[in-house]
This record gives sequence, C-alpha cells and structure tokens, in this order.
Amino acid sequence: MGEIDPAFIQDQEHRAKLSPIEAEGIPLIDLLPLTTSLDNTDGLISEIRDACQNWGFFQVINHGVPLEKRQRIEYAARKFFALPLEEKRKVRRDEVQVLGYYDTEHTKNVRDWKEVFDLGVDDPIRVPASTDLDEKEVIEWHNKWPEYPPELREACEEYAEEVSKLSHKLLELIALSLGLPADRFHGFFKERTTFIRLNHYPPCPVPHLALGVGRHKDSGALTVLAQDDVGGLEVKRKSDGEWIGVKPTPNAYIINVGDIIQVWSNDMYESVEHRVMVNSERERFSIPFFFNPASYTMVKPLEELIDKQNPARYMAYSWGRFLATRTSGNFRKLNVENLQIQHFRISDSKLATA
Ligand SMILES: O=C(O)CCC(=O)C(=O)O
Ligand SMILES: [Fe+2]
Repeated sequence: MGEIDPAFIQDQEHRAKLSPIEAEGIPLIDLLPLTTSLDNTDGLISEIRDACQNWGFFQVINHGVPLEKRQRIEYAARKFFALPLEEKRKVRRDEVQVLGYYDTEHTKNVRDWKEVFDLGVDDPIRVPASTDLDEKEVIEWHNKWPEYPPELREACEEYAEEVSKLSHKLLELIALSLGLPADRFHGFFKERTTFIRLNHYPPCPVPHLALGVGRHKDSGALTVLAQDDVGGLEVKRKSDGEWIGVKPTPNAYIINVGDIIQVWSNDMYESVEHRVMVNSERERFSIPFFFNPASYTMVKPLEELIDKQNPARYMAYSWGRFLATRTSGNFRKLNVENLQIQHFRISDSKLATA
C-alpha cells in the first residue's frame, strides 16, 4: 500500500504505543463451580463483582462453549474474509439493511483498520423505523448470507446458541453480584437485538498511526469476545487510565460490561473504554457477541438499586431508538460525537437539588 488514506490517522493523543505496558492483566475467572453445584458459587460471585467494579472486563475459562464450535466459526470467518472484495461486497450492508459486510466503519470519525461481517442472532432483528419518539413503525434487519463458504451460516447459528447460553449464565452471576435475584434480567431478553460480528484486522503498514478499532465503549448489555492468538485488544485501566493489553488466553472468552449494565446498575458497574491495536506483520481475527435486550426495552436504573441516598443517575431511554441512531450515525460521518449514554445522564447539580 502506498499513501495511507488520512481517514485512518488517529490524533496524536489517541495513537497506540507500539510497546504497550506489561502489567497484571484483567482478572481470569474460572466458571467451573457453575458446572458442579449452584450452592457453591459465593466465591465466584465475589470474583465477578470485583472484576466488574475494578476493571469492567474479565476473562472466563471452563465456560461450557465447545471448542469445536468456536473453531468452526473461526475457520469459516477466515474463508469468508479471504474472498475477493467484489464477492464480499455482494453481501454488503446498506443504509436500510445494516447487517452484512463492510469495511468502512468509523469510530469517533476516524476510519478503523478492519473489515467486518455482522449477523443477527435472532433473524430478523426488529427496531423502530425512525428515531422519532412518536413513531410506532418497526423495521426488520435481515441477515445476508454469502454463497461462500457455504458452512458459514450453520457455523454462526450453532455458535450463537452456545454463546447465548454462556451470556445468560454470566448475566445471572452479574445479577447475583448486585444483590438481585439470578433471573432479574431475563425479562429484558425475551426478544433480542443481539448480534455477532466477525472482525478481520489486516496487517497495517502504519500501526503507530491507525487503530483496528478506535477507543469506544460497547453500548449493549454484555460483550462476549473470542480473540485469536495475535493480541491487540487494549483496555483502559480504571485505576490510572493507562491502556493495558489483554494477553490472549487459549479458548478463553473476554467479557465486558456494556453501557446498559452501567445504567441498570446505576453506575455500580461501569462500561470501560477499549480499543484495538493493529500490527504490520500479522492479520488478526476476533468475534464479539453483543448480547442486547429487546428493542422496546426502556433502559433505566433498576428500582432495587436506587433510593434517596442513591438516586437514579440516568433518565430512561429506548434501547431500540438508541441502537437505530447509533447504527445510522455510522453512515453519516458527522462531525459530532456519536449518541452516548452520557446524553441521558442526570447532572450532579440536578441530583444535589432533587
Ligand atoms: O477485536 C477486538 O478485540 C475487540 C473489538 C471491539 O471492541 C468491538 O468490536 O466492539
Ligand atoms: Fe468493543
């Protein structure tokens, strides 16, 4: 590649350090107690609580997702991304049907060094037709499956089923860790807007200038990420704001709390910024599973977690409208910040006078 498109260049302050900080990584949590007996989970629940409070991120092992299902989707993803661009573009997303292939995502208005394929776990995904609050019309986002590799669809569907089970278990542990009944969140996920993203980060000639994904927080409830052995994911450490690399652990999943859990927990658990470094030698693949509630969910702090001393810090917002706005915002390269939960935050001064 000759000239680099300036759209990829990060501002100085947001560029990656090519020799990142070596530090104690995010917590590694063994889910084995879940498979033996549910009575024996107190230690596990407190590990989850500590990880959510101190990092917003953790890794899990003994998670129950069969390795062969993970390998199958990873292998199919590699085959898909190895296709010529014109083949991949046959399942390209557009402004109305937003699932499928694209290679022009921007995070905070800087282009990401990656290509992706998005698919809904429930097909179709239903979202409000517009961001207008009075609008009742709903549109459907349908999956777009490529002709090749033919096994991609089944590999994704089987994988989705397994990771859904894991996500439910994690959500139960998170509920328990907040002092709530294990099934407290179930009702929000009767219909889902959950989607899987296949990520491919090609080698990049300017890893000191560009990022695979710019700094961001995940806007859904929970993310369950499979990364390969290349590494590159960095998490902003809460204690000092340093970017810490997440070392690949074979067959582990990286879990992070998204904005919705931040709001439900009324800031007890925060959604933490992360980004992806690229490198000039090796391509990298990753598969985030974005576990999201029904589009009609009104997201607001849970009643049980607020009281006079600890009032709600957010106004309720419609998840479907939030998702639709974020998704369409990606097409218009607006010179404004994307929609954030920050926009629904009740200011400290208002809280003080309430
Ligand atoms: O590829 C990764 O490791 C993480 C990707 C990510 O943060 C995202 O797609 O939201
Ligand atoms: Fe992310």
